Amino acid sequence: MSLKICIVGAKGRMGQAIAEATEEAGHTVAAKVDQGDDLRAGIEAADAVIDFSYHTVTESVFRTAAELGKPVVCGTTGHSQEERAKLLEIAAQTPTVWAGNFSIGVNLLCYLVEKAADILPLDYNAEIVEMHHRLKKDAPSGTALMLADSVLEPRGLNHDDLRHGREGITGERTQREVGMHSLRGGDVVGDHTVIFSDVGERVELTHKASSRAIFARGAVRAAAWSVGKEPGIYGIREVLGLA
Ligand SMILES: NC(=O)C1=CN([C@@H]2O[C@H](COP(=O)(O)OP(=O)(O)OC[C@H]3O[C@@H](n4cnc5c(N)ncnc54)[C@H](OP(=O)(O)O)[C@@H]3O)[C@@H](O)[C@H]2O)C=CC1
Ligand SMILES: O=C(O)C1=N[C@H](C(=O)O)C[C@H](O)C1
Repeated sequence: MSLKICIVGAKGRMGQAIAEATEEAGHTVAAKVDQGDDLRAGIEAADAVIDFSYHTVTESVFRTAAELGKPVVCGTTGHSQEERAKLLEIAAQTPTVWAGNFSIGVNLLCYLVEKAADILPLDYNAEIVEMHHRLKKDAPSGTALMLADSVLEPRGLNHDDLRHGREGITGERTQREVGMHSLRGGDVVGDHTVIFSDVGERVELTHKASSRAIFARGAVRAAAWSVGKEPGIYGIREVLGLA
């Protein structure tokens, strides 16, 4: 089925990649929304909306889509815990696919990290390292936070156990803490590594993205999947039939 898609953040790096992926999949870009454009008119003209813009924009996208009964795919990252809690309530009112990373490879990585975190005891200390281009506005990346959940949940840990960088007299590393480290520079599309280190050996699981097309294709596939679904919040695993 050919869909009409509204892209929010259309002039951005991802917005442009999504326009290409939309045409490639045989769908049509019905509206391109950027700062100062009419969001409601854009969403009204489409069967589904794909938002890759900025964290402060997500609330109005979710509210407008819910009011108009249109499905949403959201790839925007950088929301605070407070923003996220509020957004989850609004997102549940319409079919919403929300993920910090729409690539198949990263979602496989999350699965593998969950298994490793479960199999390896806490002696295998987990640290997460991500690197992105110098224009990225948020840290840690949304993907790093997905990977953090993949470590925390099987180990019975929570977000209070995340340790964002280290500086000064830090004391010895505790068993529970999960280190989060963000590198920025150049044109890196997105690298993520989860390291499990014990005395004598370490296991490293890595994904490297070299093209934004992988995220864009995943988002367009999620948009096609979302049309006609019951209101609710879905992840990429549901889209891929893995949940
Ligand atoms: N989930 C995933 O798979 C992926 C997620 N991302 C995330 O997607 C988001 C966008 O990334 P990227 O494309 O690189 O960033 P860019 O900065 O290139 O693009 C963001 C776009 O959003 C626009 N924008 C800002 N405010 C508004 C507004 N009020 N209404 C409509 N548009 C607005 C910006 O316009 P202006 O420049 O005028 O401010 C810009 O064109 C980030 O949060 C990033 O982390 C990125 C890749 C993959
Ligand atoms: O801003 C980016 O570029 C990316 N953002 C997403 C994130 O925050 O994880 C996904 C990808 O790594 C690229």
